[in-house]
Amino acid sequence: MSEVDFEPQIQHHPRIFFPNLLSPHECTELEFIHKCSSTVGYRPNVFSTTLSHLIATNSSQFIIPFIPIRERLKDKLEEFFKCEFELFIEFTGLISWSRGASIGWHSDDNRPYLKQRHFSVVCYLNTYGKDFNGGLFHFQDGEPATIIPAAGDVVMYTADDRNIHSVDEITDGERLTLALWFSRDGSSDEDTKLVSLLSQHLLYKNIASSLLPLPASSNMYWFSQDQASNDQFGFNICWARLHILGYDIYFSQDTSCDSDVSELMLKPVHLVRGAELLDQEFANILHVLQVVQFFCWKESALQTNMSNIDCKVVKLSDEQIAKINGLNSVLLNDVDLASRIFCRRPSNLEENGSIYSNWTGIVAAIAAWEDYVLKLNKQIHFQLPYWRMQESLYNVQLDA
Ligand SMILES: O=C(O)CCC(=O)C(=O)O
Ligand SMILES: [Fe+2]
Repeated sequence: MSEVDFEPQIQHHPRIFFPNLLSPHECTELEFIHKCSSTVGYRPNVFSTTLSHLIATNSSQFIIPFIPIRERLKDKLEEFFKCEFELFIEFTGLISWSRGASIGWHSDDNRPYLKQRHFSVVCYLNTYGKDFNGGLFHFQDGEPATIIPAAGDVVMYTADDRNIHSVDEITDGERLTLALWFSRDGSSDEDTKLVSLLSQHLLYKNIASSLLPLPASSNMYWFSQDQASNDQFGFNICWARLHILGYDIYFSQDTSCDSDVSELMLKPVHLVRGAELLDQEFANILHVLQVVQFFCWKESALQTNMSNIDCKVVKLSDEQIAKINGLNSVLLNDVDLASRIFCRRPSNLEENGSIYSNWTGIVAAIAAWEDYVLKLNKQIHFQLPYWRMQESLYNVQLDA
């Protein structure tokens, strides 16, 4: 689909479609952030990552990649709808829909508490037919009638009933979007709240001490088919994401299956694959998840130049394996459900059979992840004083 001139119908159905507004790198970077940060979402089989959640879990640096994208989207939206300098971002979030998720006909301002939403922007971060099936977007009236999600494409529309839309049920895979709502009302500006949260979280931290993520309360990561009923059958999202990629978790400290899950999530862990344990301690499950997802994101780049990487791997005892299985039976007690929700698609490297040592890749990823978060962290510490002055998140340009 190309950028089409919808001028004749613009009053009836004010909307615009932009192909390739986000680069492939931007899409995969946001996918990485979501896969190591998401919590259970607001609808069945939906997961979300909000900017305030990133701050609350000591991962504020992951806000940096959103900044230029938000600015570009706001510029395009204001230009197209001729409301330059009039809009505020009310919400920014990464949202993934797994098998079974769908939404019927609705407008995005259809509740009294959503009336401040004036414009919707949906950025597709992955692709129909490749990453998931189902999940087509339809407008009830007008053109384009259907949008087939493809990574990088963006649709913008007014949030009112001139743009009633729906999304078909996802039948397989994970459909990922970056969703934003914009408001004309300055009191709904999420930046004011985000700057205040960032100030509280970052003010007393130095750059190096704030690299490690801190998990939120464990119920935010507990997925069950019937979310409302506090179902015991389901899984912890972090455990499940690692398990789907072929990894398990081992607690070096004394822990039992009866331990409180929120406490467990704060404990140091080792990464396990099959009967092998990597002799490197991670601060907690979120830390290890960030490294493993970073490895998945950068897989091919990390495979080069790894011959001199030293990694110590230990063979697990039967007792240790039993301990891992015991915890899995609590935290991942519905493995089939986890596989249906986070189905894994083989990476290019595995398809080509060229992945020669998984552990060396992971060890390379530990150092590369640290460089990456340190770089983002420096940027956020540099920009925050400017953001505080403007009460707005923006790309601070250094004068030459
Ligand atoms: O993901 C999409 O394509 C649209 C989602 C949607 O309609 C909503 O969240 O209100
Ligand atoms: Fe919607």
